[in-house]
Amino acid sequence: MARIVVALGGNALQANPKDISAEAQLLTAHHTAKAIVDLIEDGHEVVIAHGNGPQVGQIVATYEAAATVNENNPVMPFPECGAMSQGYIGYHLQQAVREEMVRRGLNKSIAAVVTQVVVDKNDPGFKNPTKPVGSFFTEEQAKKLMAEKGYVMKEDAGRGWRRVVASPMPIDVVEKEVVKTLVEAGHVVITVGGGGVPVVQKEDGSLEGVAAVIDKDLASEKIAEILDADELIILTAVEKVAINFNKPDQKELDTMNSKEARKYIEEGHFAPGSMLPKVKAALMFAESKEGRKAVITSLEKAREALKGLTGTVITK
Ligand SMILES: Nc1ncnc2c1ncn2[C@@H]1O[C@H](COP(=O)(O)OP(=O)(O)O)[C@@H](O)[C@H]1O
Ligand SMILES: NC(=O)OP(=O)(O)O
Repeated sequence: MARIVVALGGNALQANPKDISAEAQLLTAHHTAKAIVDLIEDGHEVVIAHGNGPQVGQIVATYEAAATVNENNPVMPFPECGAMSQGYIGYHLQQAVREEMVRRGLNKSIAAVVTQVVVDKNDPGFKNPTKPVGSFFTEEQAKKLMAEKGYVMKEDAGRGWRRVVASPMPIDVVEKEVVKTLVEAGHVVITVGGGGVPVVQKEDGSLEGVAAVIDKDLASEKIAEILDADELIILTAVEKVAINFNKPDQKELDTMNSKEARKYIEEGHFAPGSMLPKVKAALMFAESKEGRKAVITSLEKAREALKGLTGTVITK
């Protein structure tokens, strides 16, 4: 039995990026729940983290649209939208995982914890927005939005243009003791959803939400360290990490030690904003303590990967 933090990629919540309805997300969550409950059934202690890029963008845009209809509808600040995305996604995962556990006769409880993650107000990420949120636009639409709304928008890996926001590094998890207590009591916990709601600590010790979206792979790494997890498993749309990705000489990797990972990062094998943060998070976790390892694989292969049969294993 191992303690595992599972970071869920975008495809675990929205199978078809063109259908971002709640109904489609819940259906996908039920599919995802099967892979998660496989791990619980195998006896592992499972902590679930997930992204929120499309959802938080959708929530922000909805409030912006509402404000144009009636001036009494205030535009909702970004951290509040992040917290709403945790509730929305957490609710779907909670329902789907619970149902799957009941179906398999597993007597366990699950809860999503609204989680705040501390960031540095001077993080360089605030000066250089990189995190894509919300839907995709054409270049023409993006230019119009940039001019009209002052958004920063960038082309996202050949898929279209998206709004980008600051993505500071996670420093600490505010609700860590609550999460630890729940995990140690045997409950399944959903935490650091969307990387956590980013907050800065003020001089008087109070917390203040900031307009940013933390990378969920890096936040998952942080909570995995805090919980002294044995393994960090990062689930995405590919079974293995590759070098020369999408090129004729693409090579899928079974393993990567920290020296190799650093070399591949320097050589530019991992796309920023997609595979790069995953490899960085995996590397950080593997190096954080002797014996810890990280695995990057697909949702469908999670169970096999934990048995060492597939995925890319990152070790010190
Ligand atoms: N070197 C690489 N090896 C494998 N996949 C890569 C690589 N570089 C970029 N990718 C792409 O990155 C994707 C994962 O990033 P993304 O979809 O942004 O993450 P998430 O699953 O967290 O939403 C993979 O599905 C793959 O298409
Ligand atoms: N917060 C975050 O990393 O979200 P995505 O995985 O959806 O980009």
